[in-house]
Amino acid sequence: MQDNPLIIALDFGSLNEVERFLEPFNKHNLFLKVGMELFYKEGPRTVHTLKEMGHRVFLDLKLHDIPNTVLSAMRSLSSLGCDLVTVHAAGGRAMMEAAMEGLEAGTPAGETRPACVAVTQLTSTEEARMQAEQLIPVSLEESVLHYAALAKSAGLDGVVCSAWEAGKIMERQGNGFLTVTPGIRMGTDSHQDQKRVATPEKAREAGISAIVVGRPIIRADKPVEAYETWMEAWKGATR
Ligand SMILES: O=C(O)c1cc(=O)[nH]c(=O)n1[C@@H]1O[C@H](COP(=O)(O)O)[C@@H](O)[C@H]1O
Repeated sequence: MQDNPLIIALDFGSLNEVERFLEPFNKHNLFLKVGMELFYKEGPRTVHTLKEMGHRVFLDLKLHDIPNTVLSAMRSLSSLGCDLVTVHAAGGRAMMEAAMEGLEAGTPAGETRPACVAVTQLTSTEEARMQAEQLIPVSLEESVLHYAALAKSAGLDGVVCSAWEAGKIMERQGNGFLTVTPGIRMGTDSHQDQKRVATPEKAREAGISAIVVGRPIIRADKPVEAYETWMEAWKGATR
């Protein structure tokens, strides 16, 4: 993730829709996120198709189960050839260690293990709700920082967080620890269900590893133009 990618969230219901969306992008090498909706419908062939087109793939299934189940699931996922996968940090240290063990075990010889990042607090969560519904008495920032430390201690490569917490995470866990941030919106975009939102410029200033953008690009009238505008805003003059 040295190149600070903008990852497009392919939140579509079928591979046909994805192929239609990608058609006009023929000049671009993209980093694409496959989430639950698409993977549950179309399965592993989604990853194979996108990899054959030359794109990088973030397979975002947010695993959260007992360690043994997560270990086996990650062994299966790492054999698909994706570049990045997710777990929920709330699954705990033993579960995250099991995820890493499964990923190592399932990566074919001579290939690179997918990077693994832990979701801290979803970007659709705000502090009052976290405290009331998850009975976490500390601030949201403290909860995110705690989960980031736990993920690092379990050997993960980074976390999913909002742009608001990313700076402090890197301060504590080092710049090599990945910060992947959804909830990115331009000034005039609707926030929809996102709560901890930042602009691409703020994300860049925070030194974030990668941003994830879905609806503002995939629902745009002209997706390629939208992507190029987003890339300009994200990369700025310095990257
Ligand atoms: O793991 C994720 O990617 C994720 C974590 C999180 O805290 N918030 C979040 O929005 N996401 C994903 O990032 C994407 C954001 O999409 P938009 O809100 O449409 O830009 C969706 O595919 C979400 O599943």
